[in-house]
Amino acid sequence: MATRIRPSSKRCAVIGGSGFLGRHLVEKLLDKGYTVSVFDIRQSYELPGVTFHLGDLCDKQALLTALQDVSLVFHCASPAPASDDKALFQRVNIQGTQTVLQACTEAGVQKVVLTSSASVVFEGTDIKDGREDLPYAKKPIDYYTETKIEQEKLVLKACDKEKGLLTVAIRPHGIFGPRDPQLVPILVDTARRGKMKFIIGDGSNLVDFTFVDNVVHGHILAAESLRPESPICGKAYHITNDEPVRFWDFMSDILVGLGYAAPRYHLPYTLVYGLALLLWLLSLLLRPLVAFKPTFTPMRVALAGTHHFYSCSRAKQDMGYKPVVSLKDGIRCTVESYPHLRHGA
Ligand SMILES: NC(=O)C1=CN([C@@H]2O[C@H](COP(=O)(O)OP(=O)(O)OC[C@H]3O[C@@H](n4cnc5c(N)ncnc54)[C@H](OP(=O)(O)O)[C@@H]3O)[C@@H](O)[C@H]2O)C=CC1
Ligand SMILES: CC(C)CCC[C@@H](C)[C@H]1CC[C@H]2C3=C(CC[C@]12C)[C@@]1(C)CCC(=O)C[C@@H]1CC3
Repeated sequence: MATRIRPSSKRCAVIGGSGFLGRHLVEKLLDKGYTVSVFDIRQSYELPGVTFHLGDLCDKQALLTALQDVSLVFHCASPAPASDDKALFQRVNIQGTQTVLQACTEAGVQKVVLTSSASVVFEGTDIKDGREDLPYAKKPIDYYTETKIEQEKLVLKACDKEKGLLTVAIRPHGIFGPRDPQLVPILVDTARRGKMKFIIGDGSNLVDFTFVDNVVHGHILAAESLRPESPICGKAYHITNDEPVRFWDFMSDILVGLGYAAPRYHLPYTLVYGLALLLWLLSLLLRPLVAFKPTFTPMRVALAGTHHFYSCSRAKQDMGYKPVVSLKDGIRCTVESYPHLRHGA
């Protein structure tokens, strides 16, 4: 009788491994002795020991080639939230994730760790110390969030001990760190255009920003804890720095660290949110004639003017999670990594 040889548990694939989080994850996995395949729509770097498979995750055949002999899959690919393209989000985050799950089943993958987002419960109003049992947002703030919700549901539902596929979802929040293409570059661009003078609201709202190494640590802990008897099977976990910070203090620390002035003047939240909504509608109406992307989108204003911080006590309890880098050290390391974005550079 032919026996199927189980692939080594240290052989994994990172879907989205060319991206910001994906590359940090790949680097840590290599440090820890894993053999890594990257599946991504693009190749952004080369590293000894990493095999790249280029393709769209909606293409099952392309995925199957990359998943040969792989026992563990990290799925951290998504279109960027700023793209605001409903059809693209639906195709990649929903249909694409279904394809990833089918390919994993066919290829005999045993574990899938999804990068979800804490935003799946965020509706634009305050969340303080939110736990994983909060209901999914009924009115998600954008298409990105809407499809991240469906994606997480699909992955958690696919957890099936009988069939030998175990799944877990990691929900990070506000990831930052070296090579991040969003937070710091957008912030600096806004400052360079003279638009970072204002604080939206009274500036007291607390938010989670999570250093990328902590997010990576949470993913690897989840993968290594994922066994049939483990309580984490089919569940979602918040992974944060566990140090909520005032949104505007965090922005100011980054700006000042890079040589820019911190925002000082206050504007009422409802006024800015209303204006952002108006601009967004205008950009939609004018899209056939002129393409403009407002900096202060309703989503960004909501994130900048409300409390949104999450408890990671479930991750502490079930998988022994503890942040490995403090917020202060994470900010220092991030600021040092962007010499080209310094004021006057
Ligand atoms: N950044 C943050 O603050 C947070 C991020 N997350 C989640 O973390 C994950 C990683 O985010 P991040 O690293 O910031 O994002 P990136 O955009 O840096 O990385 C995502 C990668 O996936 C690729 N990709 C997109 N579409 C496809 C596709 N159809 N097939 C194959 N690859 C594809 C992207 O390519 P390309 O660049 O060409 O599109 C990119 O290389 C995402 O799932 C995101 O939702 C969750 C919470 C917070
Ligand atoms: C112009 C300023 C008011 C704001 C500049 C910083 C913002 C670009 C970022 C502040 C919070 C960030 C954030 C995300 C993207 C970048 C910010 C809006 C996410 C939407 C990324 C994807 C997620 O899953 C949730 C994140 C929440 C925080």
